Amino acid sequence: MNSAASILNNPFLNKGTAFTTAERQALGLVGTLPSHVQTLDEQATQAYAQYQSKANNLEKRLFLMTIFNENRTLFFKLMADHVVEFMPIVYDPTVADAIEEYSHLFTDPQNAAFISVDDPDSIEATLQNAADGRDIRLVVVTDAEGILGMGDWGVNGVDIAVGKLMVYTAAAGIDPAQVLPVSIDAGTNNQKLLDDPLYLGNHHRRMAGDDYLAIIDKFVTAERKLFPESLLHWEDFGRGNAQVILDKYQDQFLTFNDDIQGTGMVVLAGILGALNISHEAITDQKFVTFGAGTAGMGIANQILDELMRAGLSETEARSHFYAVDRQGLLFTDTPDLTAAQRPFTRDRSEFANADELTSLAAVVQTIHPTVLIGTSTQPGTFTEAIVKDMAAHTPRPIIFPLSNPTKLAEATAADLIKWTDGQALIATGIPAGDVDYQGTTYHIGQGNNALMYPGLGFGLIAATAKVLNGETLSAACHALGGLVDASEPGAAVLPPVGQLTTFSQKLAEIVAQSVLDQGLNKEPISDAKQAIAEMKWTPVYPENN
Ligand SMILES: NC(=O)c1ccc[n+]([C@@H]2O[C@H](COP(=O)([O-])OP(=O)(O)OC[C@H]3O[C@@H](n4cnc5c(N)ncnc54)[C@H](O)[C@@H]3O)[C@@H](O)[C@H]2O)c1
Ligand SMILES: O=C(O)C[C@H](O)C(=O)O
Ligand SMILES: [Mn+2]
Repeated sequence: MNSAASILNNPFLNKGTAFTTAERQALGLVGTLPSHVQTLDEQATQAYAQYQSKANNLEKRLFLMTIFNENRTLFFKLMADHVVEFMPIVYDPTVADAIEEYSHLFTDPQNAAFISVDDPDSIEATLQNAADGRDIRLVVVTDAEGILGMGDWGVNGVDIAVGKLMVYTAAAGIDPAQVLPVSIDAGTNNQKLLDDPLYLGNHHRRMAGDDYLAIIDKFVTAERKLFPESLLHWEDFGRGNAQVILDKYQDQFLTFNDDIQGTGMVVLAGILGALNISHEAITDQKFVTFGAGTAGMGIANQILDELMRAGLSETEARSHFYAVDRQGLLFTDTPDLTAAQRPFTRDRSEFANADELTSLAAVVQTIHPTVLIGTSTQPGTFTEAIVKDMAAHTPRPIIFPLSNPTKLAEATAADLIKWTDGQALIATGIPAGDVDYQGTTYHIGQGNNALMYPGLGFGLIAATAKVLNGETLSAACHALGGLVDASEPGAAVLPPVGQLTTFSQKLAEIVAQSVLDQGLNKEPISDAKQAIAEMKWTPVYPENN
């Protein structure tokens, strides 16, 4: 039998003051808690009052994390009751502050697995120890080379894996005991961390190249061996590794890159939502992706897939894209192109002024895009002049400044509404409040992969999918359609975070059905909805431990 301490210190078992008198007797907890027994609702009310007394968002987050560390059920009960309020606290943008301060604020490893490249022989033991016998179905792994748009944060980046998993549970209902956050500490090139004696990661520069990929392979082998039923989710890897890793493994087992595929999905869903409002066709759009990195090219590929499904040839579909990075518009002869950028380059001969297309302003002026996506990490780059120029050539410009966190956004929703006289169809990476402009209230969709990956992942896991393919991704992108009343003035292009659980459920069902329709399920499953319902976890205490 467990000792009292091992129960009270186990966040997957602990109920704190909600252990009933009978449970206290049965579990050897008599006298280890104050005598009054509380309900989960009472605990949640008390905790929420404390939460509200905290001075700022980081303090609020730290308070919620103590509850997370002690009692997962109570944490997710609170999250279920206050999802709109808590999302920006446990996830983007406050998670960014927590990552920057991680080593200084550290109090608890949060049941994550900490893999060190300096100890490759311990990878399997690391995963096994962190899982501690739990039936892991979902792993979020980061090496933190590209945390949001903030660059390299070494072991501190583990918080993004923890945060993504919180959203999975809150949105879709994966059992928090079935998830595992993983940090691969490959070192860091962040000099500030290397110079900081309190930094908790390896104090050396990042391992790269074949040695690094061999460690990744070792991790993958151990992960598949220990958790063969799991979905392996990659988060915030560097531009040079993210696509390489996805390409290597995506046909072998159930795996997903959130920055490439999750972002591609939410942007396509947002564009479909915008076109629903403007009544335009996707095949008539011209797309400028500003910041042609992991997310930017993931987005381009997901839209390309959609254009081809709409009947365009690949060549014709590619002609709708203009990829812009530091160098300006990317041409076939631009130096230092990435493998993902190359197929989206343009020929210089297409433009009389090709040599001048070195800035976003020049590209917008020449091309007259109808869709402008920002994944550049460069704040304020969607300037008033650029946005007005775009709006002068298209009635309903679709503009998604997606760089996170808040301080890196290419523009604010309020400015975009003002500069386009209310015509822009907008989604932002971080949550944005309503914008009141000339008598209309504009709701702003959150163009964040958090709208998509929980439902997608849960559907894949519940359906026991062998792999994730383009067919399922496409089905998921269309799943959010019809949730927003497009005829309402100021309608958002994506459904609100307040409906996260509802649309994650719908998304999961559509994804699971797509898996079954393609015969990609490992286990015999006949009813997608039932499989989802059976797997779904809700934050209530089980009657007995
Ligand atoms: N909202 C979302 O769901 C979501 C999802 C993924 C990424 N993002 C955000 O997108 C941004 C990029 O993330 P990523 O993973 O693609 O990073 P990345 O490093 O792979 O890509 C960033 C790209 O921007 C380019 N860039 C840098 N400075 C530039 C400049 N001055 N002009 C043009 N391009 C420039 C870089 O060269 C690089 O190609 C981050 O801020 C991240 O938070 C948002
Ligand atoms: O983490 C987020 O908020 C979204 C995205 O995955 C990012 O890297 O910015
Ligand atoms: Mn990310």
